[in-house]
Amino acid sequence: MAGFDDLASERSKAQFDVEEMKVIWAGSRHTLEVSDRISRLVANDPVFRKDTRTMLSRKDLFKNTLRKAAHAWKRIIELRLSEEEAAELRFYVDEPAFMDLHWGMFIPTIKGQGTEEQQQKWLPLAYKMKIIGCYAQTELGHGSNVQGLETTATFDPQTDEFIIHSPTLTSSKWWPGGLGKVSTHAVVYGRLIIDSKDYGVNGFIVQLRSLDDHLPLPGITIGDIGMKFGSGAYNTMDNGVLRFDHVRIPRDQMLMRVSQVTREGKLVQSNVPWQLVYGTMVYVRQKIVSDASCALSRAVCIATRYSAVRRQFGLQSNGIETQVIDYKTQQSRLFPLLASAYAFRFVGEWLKWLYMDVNQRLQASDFSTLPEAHACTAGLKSLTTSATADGIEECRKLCGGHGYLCSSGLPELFAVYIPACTYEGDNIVLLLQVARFLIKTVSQLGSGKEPVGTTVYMGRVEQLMQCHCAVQKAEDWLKPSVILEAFEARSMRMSVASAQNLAKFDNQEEGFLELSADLVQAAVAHCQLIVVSKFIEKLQQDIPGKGVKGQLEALCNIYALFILHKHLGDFLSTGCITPKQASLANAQLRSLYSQVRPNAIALVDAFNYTDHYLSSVLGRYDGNVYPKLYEEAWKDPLNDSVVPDGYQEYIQPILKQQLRNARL
Ligand SMILES: CCCCCCCCCCCCC/C=C/C(=O)SCCNC(=O)CCNC(=O)[C@H](O)C(C)(C)COP(=O)(O)OP(=O)(O)OC[C@H]1O[C@@H](n2cnc3c(N)ncnc32)[C@H](O)[C@@H]1OP(=O)(O)O
Ligand SMILES: Cc1cc2nc3c(=O)[nH]c(=O)nc-3n(C[C@H](O)[C@H](O)[C@H](O)COP(=O)(O)OP(=O)(O)OC[C@H]3O[C@@H](n4cnc5c(N)ncnc54)[C@H](O)[C@@H]3O)c2cc1C
Repeated sequence: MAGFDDLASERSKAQFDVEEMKVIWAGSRHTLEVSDRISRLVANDPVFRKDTRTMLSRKDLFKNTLRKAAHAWKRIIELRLSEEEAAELRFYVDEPAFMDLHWGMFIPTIKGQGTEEQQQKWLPLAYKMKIIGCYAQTELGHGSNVQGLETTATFDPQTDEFIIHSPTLTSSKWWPGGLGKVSTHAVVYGRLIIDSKDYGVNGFIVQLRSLDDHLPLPGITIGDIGMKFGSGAYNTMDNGVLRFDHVRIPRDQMLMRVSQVTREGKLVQSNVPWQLVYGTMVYVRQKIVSDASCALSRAVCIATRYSAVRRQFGLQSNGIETQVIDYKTQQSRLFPLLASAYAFRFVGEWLKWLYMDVNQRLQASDFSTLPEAHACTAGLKSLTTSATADGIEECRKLCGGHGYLCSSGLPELFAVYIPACTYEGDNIVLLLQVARFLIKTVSQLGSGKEPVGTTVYMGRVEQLMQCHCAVQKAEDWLKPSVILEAFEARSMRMSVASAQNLAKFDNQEEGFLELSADLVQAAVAHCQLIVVSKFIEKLQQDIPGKGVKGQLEALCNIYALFILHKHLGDFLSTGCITPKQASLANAQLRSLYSQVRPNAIALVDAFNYTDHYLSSVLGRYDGNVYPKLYEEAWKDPLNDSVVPDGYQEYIQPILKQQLRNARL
């Protein structure tokens, strides 16, 4: 039968050890074992079913999410799951919910910005879920501009309290997930005011709802901000609005790792940089980069399997049509996304290491790598989420008409994913942060301060401004050193050109605004270089398993040459490569697609996704697409009755009217 046979035959063609590739994708044998076990546990639990999600009303959808979250928590306790296993379980439940913010932002904020004492007081309550917290930073009038927040936290020396207040409509907290209906507590960001003096934005732990009856505490107005894009999707989350009317909290509920307010109302700064107040965002941006590879690989898995099952045109001698995956156009759209999923996986792994490293240094009062960590998390968050959002939509198109059906899993995946381009920092705003970092790095060249970390290549500025690409034949593009040099030269030249243009302005801030579109492009070039170089570094590690390394090399080259092809204007206009070399890169890319083609299904099998996680009829492991699509259609509530509700009121009168007109 079509589908079954197609995927079985594809799997038999694989030229590498899929089980070993699963280990590489997971990160380690241990992680693979955990994720495999937990994903099956979730898939086999009827409470975690997802198939009716797009058909539920908002209220039913939300209640069902609460049910799942409670059940997940019960299972975590019953099975005594470790922190790692519990996080995997929440991941595979695959439904945005207040738990994400509680574990993903509220707890990390207390850990990162609270003193030892504050951590000892609040963390046990949060870990046991005796309180549920969210992260209330954004306001109706201010999201990107954190320093523009209007909420005030005024110290009252009489009572040793802060008075939290929303002075204007635009100061209403707006967007925090988990706030609308669930959280009992929040970390609220507001302006610290002591003795009428404004000391800027700080975090405060504020109780919002009673722990007895869940009613808002006096002075607090709270609710959900309403339906969001798509059906199902992010509507399982209670993004909320919150207003304070002179709400009092004890002084020790200001998070005081960065600065402390004494009983006398004196502000004392610690020796840590004030930017640690932004620390949770760095943590979550890093996490978002890792998650981008999950969302993209999921869409790619669906589109790849379906492309092997779907046949159109080109009758072969045996009377069957051509698998659409064999069309070069399909390959040239699909395989770069497959390669990007792997690329984002590895850069995510590296970023996790960078984040851990920066944290260890912070514990030892070494703050030197913080700017680099900020630039990398901001830039890579922007790059990977934009590419993933676009990639999911491309996968929908790659699945033709059926991709538009909710049962393909792609519309909901797209709807749930796209806010990642906005939350945790709008992607353009974040690239502008990277651009500032690059301009600063360029301006310090020659000052004796050597660039470090991901900007170390900028130390070779003279060589990179002059070098000529050595490619003479298509295969030369397979050399990592050739690819790296082209990407480094492009990024270097774009940053230097931006810095030179900026230097022409008397007022640097005005210049920065004027040149911001170019600066963003320079930031993108730098971030793409990071992704390419981390993929190449990954390949330098010991990679066991028959054929595994070869496949990864092909994917790495596809990623790099695809980006080169997409941004050809940059590479040509900066003189990094010639038009002839560009056309050789294109020829090499075509040849790489042919190399990956027989392995495509095995490469997506290596993600080890259950059908439950994919939640897609088109992406089923067994390829049994058509019977299941047919079956799925009949489950739609519209098909509960043969004659629809409303027939007598609305259809019949029209038909009768037509009949009369026809007689006239
Ligand atoms: C689905 C299941 C997954 C589960 C996974 C768990 C994850 C959790 C779930 C995810 C759900 C998402 C929920 C979403 C939450 C949110 O969106 S929370 C709100 C996020 N908000 C933002 O991101 C706001 C973006 N804006 C900013 O970050 C800042 O305003 C700014 C743009 C960086 C500007 O800052 P500002 O202080 O005004 O000015 P600058 O001059 O630019 O910066 C001053 C110096 O500080 C440095 N810096 C800036 N940010 C940081 C940082 N984060 N860390 C370290 N350093 C930083 C900057 O480089 C400047 O340095 P110098 O040049 O050296 O002075
Ligand atoms: C689903 C979702 C969940 C969220 N969850 C939370 C949460 O839990 N807690 C929380 O506190 N917040 C949360 N947020 C808010 C989120 O962090 C902000 O929406 C985000 O930081 C973007 O800010 P903004 O909405 O103010 O966008 P704006 O800054 O108003 O952006 C509008 C446009 O202006 C452009 N722009 C803005 N500034 C500049 C500039 N300097 N230069 C050039 N262009 C610029 C942007 O690129 C964008 O095109 C959430 C948002 C969403 C969508």
